[in-house]
Amino acid sequence: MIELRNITHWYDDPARPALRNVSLRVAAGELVALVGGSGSGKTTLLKTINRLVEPRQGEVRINGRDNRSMPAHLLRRTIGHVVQTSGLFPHWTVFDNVAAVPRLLGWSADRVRQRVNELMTMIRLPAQDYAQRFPDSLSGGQRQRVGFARALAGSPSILLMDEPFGALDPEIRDELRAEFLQVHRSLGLTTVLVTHDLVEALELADRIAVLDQGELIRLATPRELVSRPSHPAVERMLNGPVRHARLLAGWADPSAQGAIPIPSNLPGDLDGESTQVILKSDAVSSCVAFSTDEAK
Ligand SMILES: Nc1ncnc2c1ncn2[C@@H]1O[C@H](COP(=O)(O)OP(=O)(O)OP(=O)(O)O)[C@@H](O)[C@H]1O
Repeated sequence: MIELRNITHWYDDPARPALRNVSLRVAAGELVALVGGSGSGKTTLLKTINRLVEPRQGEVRINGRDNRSMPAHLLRRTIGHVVQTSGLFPHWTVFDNVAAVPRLLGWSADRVRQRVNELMTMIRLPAQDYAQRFPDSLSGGQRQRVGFARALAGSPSILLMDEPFGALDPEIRDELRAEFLQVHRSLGLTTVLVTHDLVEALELADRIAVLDQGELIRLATPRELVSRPSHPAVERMLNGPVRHARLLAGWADPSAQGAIPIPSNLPGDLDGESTQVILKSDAVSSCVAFSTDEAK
């Protein structure tokens, strides 16, 4: 469980805080998506969890313990982090990239090999074919899979993800999202996902936290958010892709490129309306990587 308590943070100017008294609790096994406009504080909030940002005020508790109760570099070995920019070490093989945290954790060579093999099977890049390859010989989607494997290598219970699906073409993106959701559930991970893409948040999250100018303005299940925006900024946000989906509901061709079904496991239906969302992602160019901070 992650508890963010009254988090306030500013970088340079106390008069312009990036986060204003944000409190949020993410239950064990839950997936919470952070959404909001550019500069609303999503990445800053995510980084307070693994102490890449130390908030000026407030505290972060992980499984009941203040996240400052252990050195930051040790804390980060217990929290998977998949970041926006490519951070796979280019001169390291896939094996070495995935093995990074287990080695930092001091695992034996046999145990590291076993763990890497297991993860590479999970991401469908069998070790015998891919372990000795270098990142630049992989496709974007394959690199992204390696990024996930790397983030999960130390068996963290918490996963932080910052725009992990943004750079991929729609088909690969949908496939990876579905795979990720399966992994999140089967491993019982507690996940915080930053995304620009509201449809992605609606599709994946148990709850969605909406940030606006550093404030948490709405925390709701996808269904609640869509049916009761309760804030003008949330309404504006929903006037984008979701309204689009409503307009297109009923005649959208489900086989059309970019069309994805809203999963039946959403907590409720969208006011009994749409079963199809036309994906309108404006996500930025990105690929998945492990936090390079770990290797320092
Ligand atoms: N390292 C930094 N130094 C100074 N200001 C920063 C730094 N990082 C972020 N900020 C500022 O803090 C605010 C919140 O930024 P943050 O990156 O958390 O927002 P975001 O919602 O993740 O944005 P985006 O969606 O564009 O990535 C912005 O005003 C940003 O300019």
